[in-house]
Amino acid sequence: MASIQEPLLRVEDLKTHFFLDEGVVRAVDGVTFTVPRGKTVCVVGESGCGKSITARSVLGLVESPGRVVSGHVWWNPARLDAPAGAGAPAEAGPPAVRSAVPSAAEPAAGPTTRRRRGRPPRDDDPSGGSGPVDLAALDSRGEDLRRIRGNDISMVFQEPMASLSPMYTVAHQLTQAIRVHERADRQEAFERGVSLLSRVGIPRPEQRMDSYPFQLSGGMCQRVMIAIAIACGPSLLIADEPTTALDVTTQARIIDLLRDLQRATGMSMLFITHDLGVVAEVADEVVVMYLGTVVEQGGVDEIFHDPKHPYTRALLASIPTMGAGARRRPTSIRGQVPHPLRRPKGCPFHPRCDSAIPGLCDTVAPPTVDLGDGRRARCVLYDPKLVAEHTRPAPGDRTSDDGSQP
Ligand SMILES: Nc1ncnc2c1ncn2[C@@H]1O[C@H](COP(=O)(O)OP(=O)(O)OP(=O)(O)O)[C@@H](O)[C@H]1O
Repeated sequence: MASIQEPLLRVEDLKTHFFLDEGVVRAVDGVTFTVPRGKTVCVVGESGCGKSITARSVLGLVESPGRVVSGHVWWNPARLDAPAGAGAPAEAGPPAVRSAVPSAAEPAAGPTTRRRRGRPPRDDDPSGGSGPVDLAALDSRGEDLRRIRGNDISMVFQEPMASLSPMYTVAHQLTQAIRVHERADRQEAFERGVSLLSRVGIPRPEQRMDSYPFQLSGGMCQRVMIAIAIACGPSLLIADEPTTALDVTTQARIIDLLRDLQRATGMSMLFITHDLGVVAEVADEVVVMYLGTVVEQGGVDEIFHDPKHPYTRALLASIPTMGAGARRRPTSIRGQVPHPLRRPKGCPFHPRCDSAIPGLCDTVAPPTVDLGDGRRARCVLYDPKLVAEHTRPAPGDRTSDDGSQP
């Protein structure tokens, strides 16, 4: 990912596990990526690879029996990296911000234990509320995280009908959201609600304010949800499959709307999707996930034109290409995503990988290799030393002149 851009959110070695009677599901297992200011990062992968749980972990919305077990979710991490004299605190390390990772002397927090707090942004905060905060260290039900959720980060979910209450009118739900964030009397909040509905492209917004969700189409409901999400003027909008439940034409309109809003407001987006067509439309940067891990990340053009990881290649090969010159038939990825409790040893993708090296990929956890220009791939193929070590004939092995094994 482009390191020169100012980061707004940095997810660092995040692990979120579900503790079931049958075993532990490592839904998110050491995920690291950055969302730069004003940019859209798409998290993509097949169903069950951990996209939604990553998004929910950022906002402390993971429900029991799941919990963030370690890692960081830095909000405004730039200040952590800023050189002395550039506004960074003088001490080394993440100052005034405490980690979510338990020290050796401190037992890991259990599901019901209150986790330690990072520094919340406050009105009297000298950084103006923009200092680094480890969201993963905040109490998920506490006021500090709620405040960041309400003011700085918003989320739009997959099912707009399910996200809106069927019991209340659009006006009620929208004005409530507005009045949580700003001091406004009923009339002011109503007017602001109308203007937000108009902004998200809802025709006759004043009339729509009186509608109940069941009187609106899926696309309209999603627009209302987006209006609620942007009511606080968030710096980051997390959109979890916001178009999956909609028909293709409505999907395209919602995508256009989100892009327009982003252009107009400068907000960042963390966009969760399994749809590579959507990724191509909205992403600046792409994070490809498989079984709870990031297998590849980089700029959208590089990922689409020069995919490095065999999983990314397989994902791209599985989508139909359009256009006059398109001759290639899409090929589906061989096999299925393994059951989360039966995770393959070594690289989790190796049973489905055409490039897997027997004896290596099925035994060794792949390293994440920095490929330059912000690109990373988690695959042994980019670690020639590791490949050479495992493919070198053992002493005593005899090889004939033509290179074949006896
Ligand atoms: N409440 C839960 N209890 C147990 N396991 C869960 C729970 N929620 C999610 N998981 C597991 O966590 C893993 C990641 O799920 P997640 O919803 O993040 O996948 P996803 O990539 O978003 O898939 P989809 O596109 O289908 O939503 C899956 O194996 C899932 O079964």
